[in-house]
Amino acid sequence: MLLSSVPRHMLIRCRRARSLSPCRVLKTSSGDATRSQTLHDLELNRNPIVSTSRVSRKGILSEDAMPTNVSSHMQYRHLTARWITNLQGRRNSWNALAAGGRANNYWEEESKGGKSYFGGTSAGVVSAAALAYCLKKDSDSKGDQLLDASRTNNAQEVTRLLEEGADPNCRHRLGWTPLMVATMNRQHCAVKVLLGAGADPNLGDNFNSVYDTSREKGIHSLEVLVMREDEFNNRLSSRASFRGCAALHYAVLADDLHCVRLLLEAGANPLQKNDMGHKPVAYAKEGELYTLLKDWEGKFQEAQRKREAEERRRFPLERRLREYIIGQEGAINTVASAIRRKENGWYDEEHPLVFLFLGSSGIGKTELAKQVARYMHKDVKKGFIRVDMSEFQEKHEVAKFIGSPPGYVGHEEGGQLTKQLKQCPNAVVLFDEVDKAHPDVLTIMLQLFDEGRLTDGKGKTIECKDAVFIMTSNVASDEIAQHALQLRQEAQEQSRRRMAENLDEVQKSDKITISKQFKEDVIRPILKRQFRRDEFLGRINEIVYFLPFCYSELIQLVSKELNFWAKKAKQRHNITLQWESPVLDLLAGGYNLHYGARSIKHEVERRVVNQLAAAYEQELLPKGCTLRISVDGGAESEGQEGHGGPSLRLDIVGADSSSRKLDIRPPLNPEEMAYFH
Ligand SMILES: Nc1ncnc2c1ncn2[C@@H]1O[C@H](COP(=O)(O)OP(=O)(O)OP(=O)(O)O)[C@@H](O)[C@H]1O
Repeated sequence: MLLSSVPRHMLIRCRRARSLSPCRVLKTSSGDATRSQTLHDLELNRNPIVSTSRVSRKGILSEDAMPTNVSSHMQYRHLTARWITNLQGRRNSWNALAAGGRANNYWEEESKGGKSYFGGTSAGVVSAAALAYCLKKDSDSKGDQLLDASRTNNAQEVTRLLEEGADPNCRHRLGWTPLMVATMNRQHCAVKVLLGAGADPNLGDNFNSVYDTSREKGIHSLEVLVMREDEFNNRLSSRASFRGCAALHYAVLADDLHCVRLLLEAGANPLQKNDMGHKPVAYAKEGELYTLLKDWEGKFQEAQRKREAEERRRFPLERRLREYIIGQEGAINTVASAIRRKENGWYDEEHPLVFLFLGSSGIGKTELAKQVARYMHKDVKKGFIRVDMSEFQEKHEVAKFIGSPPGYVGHEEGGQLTKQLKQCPNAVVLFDEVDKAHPDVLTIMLQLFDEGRLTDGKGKTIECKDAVFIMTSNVASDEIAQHALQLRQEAQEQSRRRMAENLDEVQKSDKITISKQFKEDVIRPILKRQFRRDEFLGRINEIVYFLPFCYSELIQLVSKELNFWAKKAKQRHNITLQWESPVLDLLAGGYNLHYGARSIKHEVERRVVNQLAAAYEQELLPKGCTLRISVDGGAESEGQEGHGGPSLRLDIVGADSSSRKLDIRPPLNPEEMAYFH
């Protein structure tokens, strides 16, 4: 009955011809397999991208997008029941809304006066509104209105909404932005207004394929499909993934030269790849649009190169690395100089860059490699490959490295290194504990360093001349440490004096350089013995020495660690943590040459964090309190830390600066955890 009061055009809209409208789904589920197959074929063919796109044929719309063992008939059949339940749910909420309206006398005729508040027409309007509400539950926010106006090229409405504070970069709940909608629908006026209001042309779509988005969001796939077709565009395939597509990808898919120009002029990046790894040009047909994109790619690359060079001048790599790495000045300078040579074209492009990082455990070898990768690949995960060479100690494990040849177990899996290098041939590759690798693995690495390419078990060659290879080893670490300690003895004395005077000067102190003679007379023979071949050592561009931390660096490491926990205390428990400088001294005393910075981390956890956790458990820490850590030399503190020497105590500091010592009850036996001592 209520349906009869819904205006006809609303119903038509709801039921308009769509591949998977409710009626159609119900029909296909009736068992007519031929018809559902036809629907499937239609689905593939009706999309213009199928016939025009250069890439989509191969990738986006490959048959893989749909599980081959499930026919569309079966799929729709499976969806039908859920669709009906969904529809029923919508009807119910619509009825409830209508009933609510009735209860409030919004459209009931007034029996007494014989007058109608709204009459039949009004009831129809409200019912229609209810239906629209049920179908587009979230459409009343400014963002949704903006998305809608962008799709329909209502520039006036777009302007009004933006002026009223709508975010030009807002997203539909399935992931796209107003600019993407406008470009895909060739709505030039809306595109101009949005770009003028600061819409970012380089944002990527969060929408995956219909089925994947449905899974991710927990929404019925038909609902996702309907939303994508209604609220984005109905010309795109439901099977293809669009994640990472920027407005420029959509403008190219829409074959809209004018819009492509608008976007490029507004700063759209023609080199930006979507999650399938395709740049916009990959979707362009040969012709003017293709040439335009190619031209802009060149221009953009040049501008990007200039920007990066400028950035490097302003904020050199050494400075960036020092933000994360304490000390290790020599290592930072050596690595940064080599990277600079590479970035500026002053290197042998036939060979990749190869480093050997030497030094004891926990002093920043891995950390430096990670930071180099982060610098070169801007946080991209694929840009850092880590291979633990202790997994390749046996001859037969070579196969794990590059993949087994045909006919051998694991041939299909591919090799650990080759698989990852294929994904990012210019990655920073860390070969951890290279001295543990079998000589046959070293032979493969030599080929890799020498030729800048690697052939995997399947016979496929990966060119990786642009990669950076970093090997780490603890070989000769004792000799390096002893030598450094010797050189440092005097400098340390000086540093201690400076520390007492001025903490700020810590960073500049204690610079020592490993002598050339030591490298030639001591280190080289050890390396030769270990790797047994001169040509392997000859292919290493730089041997980088990591030295044990000096006193001032230890103080910085302790500060860094305490700051880390202070931040956590604030974030998790709203507790402010303060400490006095003797605390740094005491904790730095926990340094163990064999464990490096890890021993400092452990010392802070053992002596500070354990106490904090116990105090918290015993409910001694009021919310929002300030805690001060200080050194307590008194014998009464022995019970807490059990050293007999100076220990750390925790005081609660009041608003009037008064303090009260926390009485943390045992059991707290740090000795049990003191495996570093
Ligand atoms: N120089 C340093 N500056 C700041 N943090 C450091 C430094 N050295 C080590 N660390 C920290 O100590 C931990 C271990 O460091 P890293 O993994 O770099 O050690 P490593 O030298 O590679 O040792 P290993 O040979 O045992 O792998 C990391 O959490 C790292 O952040």
